[in-house]
Amino acid sequence: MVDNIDLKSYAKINLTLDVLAKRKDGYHEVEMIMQTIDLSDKLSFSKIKKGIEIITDHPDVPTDNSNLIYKAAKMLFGEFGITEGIRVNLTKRIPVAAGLAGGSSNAAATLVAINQLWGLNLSKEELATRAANLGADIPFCINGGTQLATGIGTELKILDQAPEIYLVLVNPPFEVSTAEVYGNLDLHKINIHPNKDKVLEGLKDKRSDIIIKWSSNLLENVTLKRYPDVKRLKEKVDSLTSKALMSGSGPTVLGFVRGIKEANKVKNILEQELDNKHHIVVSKTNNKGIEEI
Ligand SMILES: C[C@@](CO)(OP(=O)(O)O)[C@H](O)COP(=O)(O)OP(=O)(O)OC[C@H]1O[C@@H](n2ccc(N)nc2=O)[C@H](O)[C@@H]1O
Ligand SMILES: Nc1ncnc2c1ncn2[C@@H]1O[C@H](COP(=O)(O)OP(=O)(O)O)[C@@H](O)[C@H]1O
Repeated sequence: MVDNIDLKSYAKINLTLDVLAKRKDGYHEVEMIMQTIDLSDKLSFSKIKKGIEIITDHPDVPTDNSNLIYKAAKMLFGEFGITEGIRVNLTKRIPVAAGLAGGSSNAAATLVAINQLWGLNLSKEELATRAANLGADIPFCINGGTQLATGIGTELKILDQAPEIYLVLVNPPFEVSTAEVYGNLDLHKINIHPNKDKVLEGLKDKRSDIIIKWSSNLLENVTLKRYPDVKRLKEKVDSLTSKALMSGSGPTVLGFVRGIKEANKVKNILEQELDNKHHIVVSKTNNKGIEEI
């Protein structure tokens, strides 16, 4: 059995994000079409004698037991009585607390790595069941691609693969808490919900124009109101691209574009018009889950 493994974990966007109801436990029933994109973190895992050590190049990522990597490792070590340890070297490229599921995808990679390094022989479904105990977005990250997420986001159905769609991601220089956004959502005040069936049709017919036209995120109702900077950013990105959309609970805004040329052009304009604390990345949809490098 090998002692080291290097994995890539991909960011996600929400092509649609609908919230149907608030549950008694404070969580919300959602309906989301989730999509991985070509923006990834690199994680190098190695067995060590004991402990869970996290090393990262990103100053905002905690390296203690609040890191989702730590939580994922601790959970599997406990369940399977593993007494050795693990060192994880995280190269962070996915913006943090951005609505792009960076931490969730790192946790998914950790489950995959430990399964492989210690020969636990868990199937992807068995890993996803365990992932749901750590965070709502983590099960999706295991298989990635295009999936419909229901329940609190952990019940998944693999959908027709999205066509290649280019986008420009703009992450402003502040974080938005997912719990705060859900906590400030008043469903009684919302009467327009995303039409996921139209996006499903677009996926079936590989029509990126239809997918883009009907893409929609209900949480914009909360985040754009509470953070006027995100509203202004969305308007700016919208004026330069086919359409702008917020990812997850925000604050990242993405603009759909027709191809790599237009993407780079829009990126250049935004780099000139926004201050350099904004993180601007050209990306595209992909069909990748956790992947060995
Ligand atoms: C909004 C979404 C859309 O993909 O993503 P992000 O913006 O975080 O990337 C997800 O629903 C977020 O998933 P994730 O960030 O994994 O959520 P968790 O860690 O499980 O929960 C953080 C907090 O968000 C709230 N929460 C989360 C999921 C859900 N279905 N209902 C909720 O009310 C709860 O208050 C919870 O305490
Ligand atoms: N491995 C990790 N990478 C990034 N953030 C992490 C990680 N583990 C825990 N966190 C914490 O989780 C929070 C949410 O991060 P992240 O998953 O990047 O965003 P989001 O939930 O918006 O998609 C951050 O505030 C960060 O401090």
